[in-house]
Amino acid sequence: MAAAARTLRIGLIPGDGIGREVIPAGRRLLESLPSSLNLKFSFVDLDAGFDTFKRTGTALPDKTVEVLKKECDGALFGAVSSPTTKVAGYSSPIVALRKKLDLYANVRPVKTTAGSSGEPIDLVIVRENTEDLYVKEERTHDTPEGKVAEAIKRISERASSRIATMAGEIALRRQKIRDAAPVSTRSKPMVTITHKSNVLSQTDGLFRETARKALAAERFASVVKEEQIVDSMVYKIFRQPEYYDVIVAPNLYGDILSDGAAALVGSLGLVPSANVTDGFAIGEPCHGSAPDIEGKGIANPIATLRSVALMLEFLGEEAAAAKIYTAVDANLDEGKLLSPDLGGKASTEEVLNDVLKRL
Ligand SMILES: NC(=O)c1ccc[n+]([C@@H]2O[C@H](COP(=O)([O-])OP(=O)(O)OC[C@H]3O[C@@H](n4cnc5c(N)ncnc54)[C@H](O)[C@@H]3O)[C@@H](O)[C@H]2O)c1
Ligand SMILES: O=C(O)CC[C@H](C(=O)O)[C@@H](O)C(=O)O
Repeated sequence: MAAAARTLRIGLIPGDGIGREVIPAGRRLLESLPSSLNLKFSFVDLDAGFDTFKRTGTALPDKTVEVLKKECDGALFGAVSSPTTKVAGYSSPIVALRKKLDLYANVRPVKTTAGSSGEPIDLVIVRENTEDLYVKEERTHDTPEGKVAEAIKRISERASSRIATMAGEIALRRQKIRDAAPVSTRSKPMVTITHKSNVLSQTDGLFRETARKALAAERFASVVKEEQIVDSMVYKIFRQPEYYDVIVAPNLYGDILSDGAAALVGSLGLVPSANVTDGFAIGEPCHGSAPDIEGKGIANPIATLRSVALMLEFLGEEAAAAKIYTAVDANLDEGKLLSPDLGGKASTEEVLNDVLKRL
């Protein structure tokens, strides 16, 4: 008798701007996976974002959090249009969600395809996702010389240790995959701890020391450990991106490094992420709501399609993830149906259909 299909319930949170154009593409991808994978999906539409805030007075309704916690196996998040000037009562829903669900790791692979020219890039940024300056404890006070604003940068042993452990585990998993390939591109896994403890000796110092200790565990004996100050890492990541394997970073450096690394592979529209905690993951493209192209139907859906794959990987569905990666890479390597950010003319829909055809 055939094994019963696994059914996964997926929360869909499009958010604002092009989030509303790429999340439906993610849903169609899940609905189009071959039946041989023995996977079924049910979906629940959930609200969050600036439009939700304007409509309801809250950017992250309690219902969204409750449904994710109680009903869902995983979720997809598009993007939100967080204003750059303070709006009373608004707070970034994705930042809040990461904390409320304790999605402590933000995993961001940046990779070229086999058909790309130049040295292959295959690195992953493992970004701490709950603290650092993202605790958002800011205040402003008046002084005789004018206003002064300050923010707390919180780094804890607990968060630094678990993110470094996650980075070590990802490094081991990646090496296992490389070793199984016909030609392995790297003989040993490597984790680079990034920090600025030359200046911030207490906060980034604690991150570096704690990450170092976590990676000293016996099970990471085969992992090469390195440390690098974040500014020189930016330089080296632009000069020699092929050098890196896994980078573990405090929250803000990880955010900035991942957008920078996206430039190396051609577009923000290509880079996925997964917000991860034990047994649960939210796939989220690294890009934002892209107001400059919103509503034009030309957003590149590939970051979202890869985020679907990454979510599935963290939910234990590696075979489904592999199918998606292969189909996306084939679309990119053929290069006939590319969206405008990659120099093509294809719409979101055309890119999606081309990927679906290749599944
Ligand atoms: N996870 C999130 O919700 C998230 C992430 C980043 C930014 N934001 C928010 O997004 C808003 C806009 O921010 P921004 O303009 O600085 O960054 P952005 O990532 O939205 O856009 C930067 C540039 O990349 C392009 N781009 C991004 N995604 C693309 C895609 N899929 N296809 C083609 N081109 C793409 C845009 O057109 C733009 O030129 C802000 O309000 C910010 O707060 C949200
Ligand atoms: O604009 C927002 O509400 C959040 C942006 C968000 C972040 O983590 O800072 C985004 O830059 C990201 O990389 O997920």
